Amino acid sequence: MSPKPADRIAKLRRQLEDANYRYHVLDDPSIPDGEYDRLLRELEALEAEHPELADPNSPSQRVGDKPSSKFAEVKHAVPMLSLANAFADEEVADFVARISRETGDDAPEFSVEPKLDGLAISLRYEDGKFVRGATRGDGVTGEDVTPNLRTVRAIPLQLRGKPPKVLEVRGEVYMPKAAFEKYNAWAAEHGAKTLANPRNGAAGSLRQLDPRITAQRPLSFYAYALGETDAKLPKTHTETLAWLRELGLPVSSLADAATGTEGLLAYYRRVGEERNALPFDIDGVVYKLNRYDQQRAMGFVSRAPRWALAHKFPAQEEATVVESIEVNVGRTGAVTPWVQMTPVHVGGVMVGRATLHNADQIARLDVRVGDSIIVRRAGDVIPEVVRVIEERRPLDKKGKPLHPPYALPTECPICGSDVVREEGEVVARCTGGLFCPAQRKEALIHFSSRRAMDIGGLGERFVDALVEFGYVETVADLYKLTVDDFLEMKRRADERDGTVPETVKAGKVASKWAENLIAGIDASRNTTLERLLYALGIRDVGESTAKTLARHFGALAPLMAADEATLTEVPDVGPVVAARIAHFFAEQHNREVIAGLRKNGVHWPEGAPQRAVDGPLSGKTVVLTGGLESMSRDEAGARLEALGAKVSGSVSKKTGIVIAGEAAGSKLAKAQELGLEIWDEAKLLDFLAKNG
Ligand SMILES: NC(=O)c1ccc[n+]([C@@H]2O[C@H](COP(=O)([O-])OP(=O)(O)OC[C@H]3O[C@@H](n4cnc5c(N)ncnc54)[C@H](O)[C@@H]3O)[C@@H](O)[C@H]2O)c1
Ligand SMILES: [Zn+2]
Repeated sequence: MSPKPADRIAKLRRQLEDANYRYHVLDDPSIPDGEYDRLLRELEALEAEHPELADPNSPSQRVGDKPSSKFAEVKHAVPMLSLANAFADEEVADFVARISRETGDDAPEFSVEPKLDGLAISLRYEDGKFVRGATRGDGVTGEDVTPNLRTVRAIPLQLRGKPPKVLEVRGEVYMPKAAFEKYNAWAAEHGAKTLANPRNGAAGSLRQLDPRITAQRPLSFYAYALGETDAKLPKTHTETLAWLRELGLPVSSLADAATGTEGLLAYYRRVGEERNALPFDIDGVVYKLNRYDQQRAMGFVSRAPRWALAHKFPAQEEATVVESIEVNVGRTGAVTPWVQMTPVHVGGVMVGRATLHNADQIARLDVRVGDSIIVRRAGDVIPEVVRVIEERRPLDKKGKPLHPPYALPTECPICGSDVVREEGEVVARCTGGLFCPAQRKEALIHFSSRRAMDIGGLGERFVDALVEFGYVETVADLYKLTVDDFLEMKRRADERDGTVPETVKAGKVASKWAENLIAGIDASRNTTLERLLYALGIRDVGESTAKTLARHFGALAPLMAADEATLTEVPDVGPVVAARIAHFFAEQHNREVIAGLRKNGVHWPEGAPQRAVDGPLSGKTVVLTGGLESMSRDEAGARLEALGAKVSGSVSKKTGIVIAGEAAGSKLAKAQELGLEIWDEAKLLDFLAKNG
């Protein structure tokens, strides 16, 4: 039975008040915004159904929370309100329809802006000078945080142009994503408390008693509204934003104008697509009726203007419960922990799994079975566990956690081999190599992928079945398969998965796909050494290293015989990679696989080692120094070598070209001294593009 409305309302009000306090006063929310928004909507709906239970002190009627007594109070001459919000397109259409009806304008124009996820503040300028800044507080009374705001570089201390006598500017202080990530990486390393999200980072940093702490956290600011002023105002909000820009205040370049529901929704979609690429967090867009006379006609309700609407994006963080903690074993044996959780709608889709990355991350988060967690999914990024909601950890009768801390398994769950974590490595690995079926499947998928052996049609499901039913143990076995093997394998896979097609039930055998697959496997026999090397899946041997190795050795036998020292002579191969390559070829079963491939007809042209390439840079020595933005130095080196250059580590009179990236130091200085030819990254890219 559902509770009585009065009880439910009371409970929701308590929960929301508590959440408000933690969010607005302590800057330490316990629940994700999505959950807060749902609770608030439920309360609003119940209150609308039961007007007799209305209360002016209800969280539905109020903005933010009382200012903290840590700071002096500031009374806002013009209150700082909240915004009505919408999630669905229909709510936007209703909003526009209401405005059209009440203003008589059937195509009302709006200022459309990003909804920055930070903290609202009010800046007061007198005769162009910044004199005071305050937080929103409860909308009527805010906190004086003037010294802290002075440390925010985006906030001008002196306005430009012709400022009025009094000007209050409202806007959002926010923490750029990069600054947030940098801070959290630092905090994790130094055992300090990490910030829950950039919004709380901004609020927590700004509301510090010691402005020196604020100064260390790179905050920024965008202006989006006016408070008290004696200036003669333009007729529209868009014009006001342009004027604020002229006065030297930062206004988001995403701000625009749009007309009618269609225009608003188009803006919502456009900004939504850009959301993840923006350097700051936004949680939606804001529509504001553009003409001030129309705004006045629409007026206000208790906590928000009726002429504005916040159209929210799907929440990127949600709360859910850990059902179990599992591990995945990847192609190289990497053991990656992840949680199976009660599925939850986040970032616009339902997700049931989230990654825990590695053992360090588990230790840091202390995630346990049964825990309530916050998961985050931004864009196409794999959902991840952000933190545990500790208050909700299940306890036993004695008040102790019901479940112990989680530890990674010491044995591979797939093959039973030892799981080890190499000295200095973050990742733990199964040592089962090609014996581990998990690695076998991944090895097969990688081997047959387009840039490796390019066997079309051999998707994950077939690889799975081939391994599961024992048709192949290593990649060499692929070349022994027949059409009949494939047909039988598919029949078994269909039976196992309950996906037997009607045609097959009717006794028909479709064999064309199997013939095509065999033809694909057949064609892949004729390959190149670099493809083969890449396809073998040696750790850290990507396409570019495979290519360099192939060129440097010309043939497989000398490469297999090379020791670590010889391998380090190869451009682009450092000691770690050299050790991995040597180790791979020293392993007996890997040699057997290669022999098996050869025996089954896989072949490639071999030739003399190509150590100096003929190309536009032949005979030139090139030195790379400093950091490049678009590629690693190794990669740049490999590409230059492919054009004939000899890449060297030191600058001398004989050096042909010095390529100087970001923060290039003594080598650049020496090159300048010697009067050598010096390229920057742009020039390099241009050259590679013309000759690549
Ligand atoms: N997780 C929690 O426990 C918890 C608790 C309380 C509130 N919240 C979250 O806080 C929000 C509610 O707080 P709210 O009352 O500040 O409402 P709001 O954040 O939804 O909307 C109002 C605010 O939007 C901001 N804003 C950003 N860009 C703007 C623009 N271009 N023009 C105007 N305003 C702009 C301003 O700071 C303004 O105060 C919700 O998102 C809610 O989920 C979460
Ligand atoms: Zn294993």
